[in-house]
Amino acid sequence: MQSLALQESTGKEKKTMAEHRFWNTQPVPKHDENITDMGPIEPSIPVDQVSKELTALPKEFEWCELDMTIEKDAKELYDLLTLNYVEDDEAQFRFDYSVNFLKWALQPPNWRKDWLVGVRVASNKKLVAFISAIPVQLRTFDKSTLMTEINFLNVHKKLRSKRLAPVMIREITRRSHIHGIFQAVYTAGAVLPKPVSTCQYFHRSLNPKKLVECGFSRIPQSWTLARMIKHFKVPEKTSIPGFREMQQKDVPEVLVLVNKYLERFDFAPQFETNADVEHWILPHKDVVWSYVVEDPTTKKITDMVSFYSLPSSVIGNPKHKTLNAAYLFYYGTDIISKGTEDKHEDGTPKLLSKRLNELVGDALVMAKRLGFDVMNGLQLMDNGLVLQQQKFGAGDGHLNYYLYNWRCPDVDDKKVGLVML
Ligand SMILES: CCCCCCCCCCCCCC(=O)SCCNC(=O)CCNC(=O)[C@H](O)C(C)(C)COP(=O)(O)OP(=O)(O)OC[C@H]1O[C@@H](n2cnc3c(N)ncnc32)[C@H](O)[C@@H]1OP(=O)(O)O
Repeated sequence: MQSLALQESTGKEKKTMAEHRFWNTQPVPKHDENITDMGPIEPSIPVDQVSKELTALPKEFEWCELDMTIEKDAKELYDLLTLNYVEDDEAQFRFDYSVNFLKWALQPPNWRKDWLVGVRVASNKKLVAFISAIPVQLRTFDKSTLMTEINFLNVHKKLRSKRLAPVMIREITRRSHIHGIFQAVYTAGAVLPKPVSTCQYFHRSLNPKKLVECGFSRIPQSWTLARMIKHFKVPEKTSIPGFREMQQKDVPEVLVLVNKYLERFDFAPQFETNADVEHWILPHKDVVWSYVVEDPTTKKITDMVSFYSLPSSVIGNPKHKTLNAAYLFYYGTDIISKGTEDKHEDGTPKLLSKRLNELVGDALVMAKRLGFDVMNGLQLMDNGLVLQQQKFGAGDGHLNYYLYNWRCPDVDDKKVGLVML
């Protein structure tokens, strides 16, 4: 299957360190470094010594901040990204984050307007580049650090390869330092020095006919489309008793459930307050969908599963304009408290595997009902326990996870618990 391999697949040749004119100068590990300890690469500087000067831009451009509470700003960012953001290697698909999605992604608790940084053409004020930061409390192994999560780096297609990206990165670094944050986390399809983990994309077809017509999937050899449709059919109804949409009243229980679940991983965010869960997990219309299992007897919330909507524009297809993709997001189950020691011969924990398959199976039922064409997921968290059984197929994309100014041993993909948008 095709996939939106963020910008490049990891199979591409990587540059040598000397060829990384910019990354060579930054506090990140070298490609060949084997890291066994954890901590900052360079020391923090006193906040009052951080430069107050904007990073220098070529004179035809100027810095701006985007205020996502203002419709005009949100729409301008949408317009930049929808035409210029991440495409797959063959330029068949391009991410098409909706305005509401961008508002959600960029305004979590403690968001800052000065971390939503744009570049405009000085003469006509056209928005031509963007980079964002939001705060995240990230645990790597046993250390938890307040970092910035960097995303949505984009330079207009006409301004590529002019070394604007390093300027954007320097400026967002300065703006992070100003607020006393000296570490960051980011993901990219591009191979940069040096991934802390790499996760493969997987895709679960929900609308095989459309995926084939879009060139996203192919009919397997010796199969017919009819056979493919039958193969990917999902049940009409969910299977778990007590499975229902998450509501406001569930927030405190979901906070405990999801944090407990994330303890299983070596690279995971910590949801600190109810407000975090209310923002990231409680359903937001047309953006994120979340379901809980309420035990019919005890009324306790025992499980949670969520996915978000990230459509892609289908480029130059006569029949379809948009591919409606859902992405598997956070989940959690209290089954882990009942033990994960009882294992199948291949080592998969029986109870956990069974429960996650039920949960993701029910999420697929909901996604199909909502009109999604495909459910995408990464080989991270415990997704490996469900991908095969739920008929996900391996894609050709990979996503690399990176840390800035934080030495950290490599993290196995199954130990990654951070899902970035
Ligand atoms: C403490 C706080 C720290 C905060 C900062 C933490 C770091 C955050 C880092 C950012 C995390 C972003 C996370 C996301 O949003 S990942 C999504 C990135 N966006 C896209 O893929 C959208 C489509 N592409 C574009 O808009 C442009 O091609 C971009 C903007 C990506 C590069 O523009 P352009 O193509 O016109 O190139 P240039 O001439 O200006 O610059 C060339 C230099 O840029 C290095 N490059 C290329 N791609 C990336 C990339 N994805 N991350 C980091 N660096 C990248 C490249 O290796 C080279 O450096 P070096 O190899 O010579 O050394």
